[in-house]
Amino acid sequence: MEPLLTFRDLTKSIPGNAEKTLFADLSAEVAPGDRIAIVGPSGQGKSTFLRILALLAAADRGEISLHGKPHTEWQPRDWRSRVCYLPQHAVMLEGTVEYNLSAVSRLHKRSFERALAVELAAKLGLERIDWGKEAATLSGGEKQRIALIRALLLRPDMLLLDEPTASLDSDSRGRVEELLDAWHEREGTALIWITHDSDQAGRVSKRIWRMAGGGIRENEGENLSACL
Ligand SMILES: Nc1ncnc2c1ncn2[C@@H]1O[C@H](COP(=O)(O)OP(=O)(O)OP(=O)(O)O)[C@@H](O)[C@H]1O
Repeated sequence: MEPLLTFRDLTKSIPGNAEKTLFADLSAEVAPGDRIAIVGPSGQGKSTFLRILALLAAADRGEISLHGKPHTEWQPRDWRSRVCYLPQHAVMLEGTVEYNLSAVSRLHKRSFERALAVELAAKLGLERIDWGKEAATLSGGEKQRIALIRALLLRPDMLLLDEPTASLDSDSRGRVEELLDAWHEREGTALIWITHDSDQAGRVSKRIWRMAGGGIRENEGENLSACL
């Protein structure tokens, strides 16, 4: 099967501090529908790594390809509609909940799948949310779930999830895990999921990438970094 995403020799230093390497020479392939959990101590560069995969930050060195085409040959907006990054702290657009949920359709000139948005909101325990409410006034956990629905409506090939359940109670966390599991089965979306919860990593994925010491080790075995 042709890989969905390939990266070769990805290297990144802390922005503004070229001496301090976050990670070096990372190379791996992600197949369509893969599920990968990224774990590791704070400050290792996990978020930076996902932002690079989403073309929201630039690597110092290395190449990334999507569907066999190098990132330099993609329009960033097209890339990001296929590889969608969900930040740790959800960013809401100015406007209502409905305005936020329909943003994807406006941006990508598609029709707004309202029924799907309603279905996903119910599955995430947001059935009573007021769609006319200013999104900025939602709680952190509500914003996180609205941002997830907004990303799913995009129907990306790959979702890059940066601690998507960090602001949630255990009931909502379970709902997010169940929804993403069902979505993965239904849509075949590849998921790369940062978590600090090793039990969650084991639940959501068989591939676990541990990021530490400038490299990534897969399932405590193979090192994705050639030179470390
Ligand atoms: N734009 C930036 N400017 C300066 N430093 C940055 C920038 N982005 C990230 N860093 C630094 O790079 C390091 C890695 O940050 P990153 O958020 O990628 O780590 P992380 O492994 O995701 O951490 P956590 O688990 O705490 O979320 C940190 O020391 C951070 O302060």
